[in-house]
Amino acid sequence: MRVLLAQQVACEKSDRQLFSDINIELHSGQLLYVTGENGAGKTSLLRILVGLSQPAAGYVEINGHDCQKMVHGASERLLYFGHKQGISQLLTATENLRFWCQQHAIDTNDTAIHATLAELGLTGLEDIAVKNLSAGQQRRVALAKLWLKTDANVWVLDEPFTALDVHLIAELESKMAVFLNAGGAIVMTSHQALNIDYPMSNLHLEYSW
Ligand SMILES: Nc1ncnc2c1ncn2[C@@H]1O[C@H](COP(=O)(O)OP(=O)(O)OP(=O)(O)O)[C@@H](O)[C@H]1O
Repeated sequence: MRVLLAQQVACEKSDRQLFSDINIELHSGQLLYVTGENGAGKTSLLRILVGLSQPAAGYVEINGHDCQKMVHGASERLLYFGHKQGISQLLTATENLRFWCQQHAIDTNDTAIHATLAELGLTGLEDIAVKNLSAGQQRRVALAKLWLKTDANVWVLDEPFTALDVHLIAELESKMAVFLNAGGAIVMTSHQALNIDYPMSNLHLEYSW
């Protein structure tokens, strides 16, 4: 099943063309790894793919929905994990995830949220304002979304390993492998090599000025 289609996508920022004629067709169980040096346009591309930015040209759909017409860039079965974590600094981990689950119509409760936070090594930190957690711990709170949204069929992950320790990187890699083997599709970018035993395709963006 095709989950993502991008046709002749172009992006411009401040009169600079970052990329053009990007074509992607991603099916269930496929992994696309987007690479490129700083400023090449990886985040810009991912934001276009999930409908958070408009392309200068081209067309994108996820699960058959035109991404430019999706409310707040969200398709029901899409999970976007961006650079900015979408986590309020003032709320606790539990409050953040409770609110996020409500927004995404995820049927859960604090017990399940606490269990997920425990899986992510955050036992005892559930009810502390996120601003008082370390950078890696804050990242873990945001990553809990991947654990909680079990009905997603496509993950778009922008540098998911940033600030994570080696233990959690390995855990996330194995979570990704399980997701792919179950038919999920992933588009991701990272500056570090991905250590999973799974076939992937690569889209390399060249930095151009
Ligand atoms: N809103 C914006 N207005 C103007 N320029 C922007 C905007 N967003 C991004 N850019 C520029 O677009 C270019 C690509 O940025 P982008 O964040 O997509 O790169 P990236 O490949 O993800 O980089 P990195 O590896 O550093 O995360 C950069 O030169 C950046 O300055």
